Amino acid sequence: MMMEMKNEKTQLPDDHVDDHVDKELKQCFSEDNPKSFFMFAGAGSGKTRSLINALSFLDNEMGKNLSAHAKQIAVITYTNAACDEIMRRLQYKPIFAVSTIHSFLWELIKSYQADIKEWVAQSIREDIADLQDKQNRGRGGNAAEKRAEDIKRKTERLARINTVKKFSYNPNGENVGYDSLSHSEVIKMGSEFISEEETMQEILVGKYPILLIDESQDTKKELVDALFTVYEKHGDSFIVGMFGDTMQKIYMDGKENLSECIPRDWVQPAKVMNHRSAKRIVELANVVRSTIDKQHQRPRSDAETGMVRLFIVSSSSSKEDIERQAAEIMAKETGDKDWRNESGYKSLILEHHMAGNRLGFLNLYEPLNDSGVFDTSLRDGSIAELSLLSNIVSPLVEAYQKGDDFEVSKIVRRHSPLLDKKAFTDKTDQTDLLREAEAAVEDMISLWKDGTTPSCLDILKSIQKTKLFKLESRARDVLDDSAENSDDKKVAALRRSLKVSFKELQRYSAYVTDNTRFATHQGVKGLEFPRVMVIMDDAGSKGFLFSYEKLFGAKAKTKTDIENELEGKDTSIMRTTRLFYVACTRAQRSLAVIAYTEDQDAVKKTSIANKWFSEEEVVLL
Ligand SMILES: Nc1ncnc2c1ncn2[C@@H]1O[C@H](COP(=O)(O)OP(=O)(O)OP(=O)(O)O)[C@@H](O)[C@H]1O
Repeated sequence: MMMEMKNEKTQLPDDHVDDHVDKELKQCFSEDNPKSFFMFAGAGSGKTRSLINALSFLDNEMGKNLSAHAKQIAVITYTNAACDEIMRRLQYKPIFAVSTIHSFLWELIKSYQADIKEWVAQSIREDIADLQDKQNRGRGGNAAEKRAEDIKRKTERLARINTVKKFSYNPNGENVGYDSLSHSEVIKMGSEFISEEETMQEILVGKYPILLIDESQDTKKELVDALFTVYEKHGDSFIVGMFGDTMQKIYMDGKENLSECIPRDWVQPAKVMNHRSAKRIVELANVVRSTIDKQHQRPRSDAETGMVRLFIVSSSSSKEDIERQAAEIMAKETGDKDWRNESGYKSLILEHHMAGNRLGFLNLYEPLNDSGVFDTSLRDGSIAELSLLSNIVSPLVEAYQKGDDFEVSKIVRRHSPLLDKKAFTDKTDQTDLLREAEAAVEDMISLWKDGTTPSCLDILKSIQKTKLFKLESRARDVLDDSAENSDDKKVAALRRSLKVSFKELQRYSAYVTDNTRFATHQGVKGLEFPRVMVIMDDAGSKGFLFSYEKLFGAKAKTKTDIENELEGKDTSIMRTTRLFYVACTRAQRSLAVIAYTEDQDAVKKTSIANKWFSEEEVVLL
């Protein structure tokens, strides 16, 4: 999936080598002989382009007819950004329902509140029974304490479920409160309704006779299985089209061995070109891939030669210096001075806290991350208290400091309850209201006196006192002096985190809104950049799912790895190979790989023996 447009090259025969794939896809939509399909192809092969082509074709051929019958073509994308990009390229035509899996499932089920209630209650009961069973059999200690806590929390939620009139759910943010559903509940419930309820299947097929999925190697397995079930029953009136690349499966919740589960009668066209990357990068991608499957791509004949370098560095080195040094070497050797420019290249790290370290927001990030209770909201910056500070307070302070009164007033009018419609209707004297809002802004701004920067907690306290912005009940709990010892783990973690200077919050916010040079290996899926620096740093990461040290021979395989390998299961080395493939194939022109390692010699030996890099391409720093 391509999100950053690059200049289209002049037309060449290479542009059309894979055109037959688009033709085969179009034939799948024939009314007499509809077929489902699985279009899996390597990085940069133009899958997104094929998806858009297929959709434009459908609009031309069937758009009017589908609209007349109130039907739509559904497209499920992996991220909101991908969703926006596809909608934009399809000119926002209402015939398409483009959404993420979460929004898609929620839209489908949200009006069945009674079923939702029954499902949630049943699921909590099962969880409690399961925990109770483990409690009875298990030993004491931390695990038992945690289970007891979980049982208590779930029992409380169960008791309140009956009183819920309407469950709510926000696919793009945090879902706080007992009447809201979690992301995983919506996925599980939605998929179950589809695979088990005949009526839900009829609704799905009736509304969306064609459903296309982008990045389907990472689409939640529950939904993929549910769609196979629907296909079995309704294959003559329901077309499923899957786009993706098994080599780019990097999340654990996608369906394993997806390609082996595809029904035999699905069309499976293959592509050979890589239109994105320079020749040397395509060559690297091909050898990396060869350990997993036999797909081999061809670079464009007009592609640049390109350049790759592997910098092998001891884990104890100063990372900032090393990365600057590597970028300088890249600039010299490629003659491309954008390697000297902070925003000229993208640095791919394995985990967000590594960006926290490099950009300076670790004190804010760590308490939240270590608590283990925030999911994607921490990654995308949608935790309510943080987004208030970054999306509203930060621009307000900036505008004030610049003396931009117009912008200050615009932000306050848009977001402050002091000036909302209700305030104006309740109070007749508008000057009073404006004065009150102005005083509230001054109270907050006074925290920046004498060149100091306040802590995030101080800012929230000022907001609480003046009511300048609306604070959710959780924010009020966070501001309570005993919050650090709260039973609510989110409250305790937020209290610890928000003690930091507001500057850390601003750096975190720049990172999550993609305004820095850093991104994670996982987060850049579908994107492309001219210059890429892939940073491999196991010692600096906390996860155990990936191990570059094992992939590059600096660390031995574990017993579990060997067992998994023998049983034909996915291993951490295979997972890391795929992640490495995804990260390297984002580069269009030049690629710097930095390996922080405990064993520089082993990394060098392995990378040369594997034919990933040549002797001349390896630099020991
Ligand atoms: N037939 C073609 N002719 C010329 N350029 C193409 C063609 N197909 C794709 N491209 C270009 O190649 C790049 C990669 O395409 P795209 O992002 O669609 O690939 P993808 O298969 O979705 O990649 P990935 O799986 O790595 O995300 C884009 O810049 C796109 O404009």
